[in-house]
Amino acid sequence: MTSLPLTPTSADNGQLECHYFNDGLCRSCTFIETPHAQQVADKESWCREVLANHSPAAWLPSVVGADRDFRNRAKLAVGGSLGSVTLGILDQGFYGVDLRECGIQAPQIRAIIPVIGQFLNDSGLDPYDVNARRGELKFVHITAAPSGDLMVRFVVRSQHGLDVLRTRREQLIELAPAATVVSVNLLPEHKAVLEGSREEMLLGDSLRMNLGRVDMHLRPQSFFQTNTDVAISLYNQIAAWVDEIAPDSLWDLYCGVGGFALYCAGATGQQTSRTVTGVGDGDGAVSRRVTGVELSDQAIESAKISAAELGFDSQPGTTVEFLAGDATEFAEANLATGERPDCVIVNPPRRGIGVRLSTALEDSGIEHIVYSSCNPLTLAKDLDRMPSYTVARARVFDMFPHTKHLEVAVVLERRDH
Ligand SMILES: C[S@@+](CC[C@H](N)C(=O)[O-])C[C@H]1O[C@@H](n2cnc3c(N)ncnc32)[C@H](O)[C@@H]1O
Repeated sequence: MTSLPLTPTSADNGQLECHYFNDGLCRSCTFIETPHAQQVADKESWCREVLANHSPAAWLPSVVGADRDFRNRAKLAVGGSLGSVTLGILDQGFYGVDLRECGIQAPQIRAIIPVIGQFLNDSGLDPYDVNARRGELKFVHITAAPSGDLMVRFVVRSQHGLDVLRTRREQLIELAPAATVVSVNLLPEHKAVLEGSREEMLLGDSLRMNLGRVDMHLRPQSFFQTNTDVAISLYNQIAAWVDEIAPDSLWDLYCGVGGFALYCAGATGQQTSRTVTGVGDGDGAVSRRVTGVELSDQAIESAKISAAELGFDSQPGTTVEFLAGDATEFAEANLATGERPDCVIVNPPRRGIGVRLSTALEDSGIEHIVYSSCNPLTLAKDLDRMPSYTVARARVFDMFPHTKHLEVAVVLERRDH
């Protein structure tokens, strides 16, 4: 196992005690009673088992971060009643359970929750009652940047909720100066989802996520890796592998706000100490043609801002470009015209890259693929469909402590390479 330096709360190596878990109020951290090192060992053996048919030539030691304070994003259900709102989850009967002291959240998130709770209590808006289908406040999503800045998003049921929160904007700014991005999301439907499609900004437009040598920008409704320290290590590892491969051209499919693409493009700037020892940190010297593709327009806009700040011209045809679109369609269309990069990074959602993209890559002749997956089961299926590649290296990243989930990254080499 490789431990991250500068993980302030991991020093005691003790188990994380959680009174919500012990009292049976929240069971999200299923494995919290298992020592963290054992959790990681168990995940790694499971992952090795799942990928056994693809026998990676080398398994690198798992990358492990802190066992507490590591989550940069909280999606809190609003429950209770006006004057005594709860912020946490809903129980099986859809009643609110307050989890404001949850130990896996970033300290900045824990610190702001009571302030947001009081703000909502004073707002006159009722928490949404799932059983009665009545009320206004559904969720509060909070994201913490390493700098301490926060993005706070209120998910409400109707225009009324939006109007009330808008009139109370100044009060919020005063109460929570760290909240540099504030928005209201409208979710009118009685559906078990976390947000709707309409987002109204009340303050700022994107949260600067200063991750190591790259500043990324996060807007509402964009994906971001939830464990900042482990994400930095993942980006550095992928960049180190890509530097070894030394491709002139690279695709980053499912690029989100551009983390892999920007790290691999030879980004300039200072390396910070928030990275894992032994995982390459790049020296900013390389220059290669990088194309990031992502479905979310918002994420692509953010990636373009970061690229511009890093001095890359993000216009098509230059060193780093970001395109909004479907990854599979992009790959199929380009490969059909003979456009073939030297290396492809894929980092799909849990469903994996699927039949079409894995088949297109199998038939492509591309020499290297770097696949970062949050679901070894779909990774294994995708690998089954790409028999022309061998797994040269594999590494587990403990992105989601206390749960069964993990991130695993592999380097694939074409057999006739
Ligand atoms: C696991 S996230 C990876 C994001 C990014 N690599 C990062 O490190 O932040 C998967 C991303 O795939 C995007 N996505 C989902 N379906 C897609 C598709 N069909 N084509 C392109 N991107 C897609 C999601 O919006 C999400 O940003």
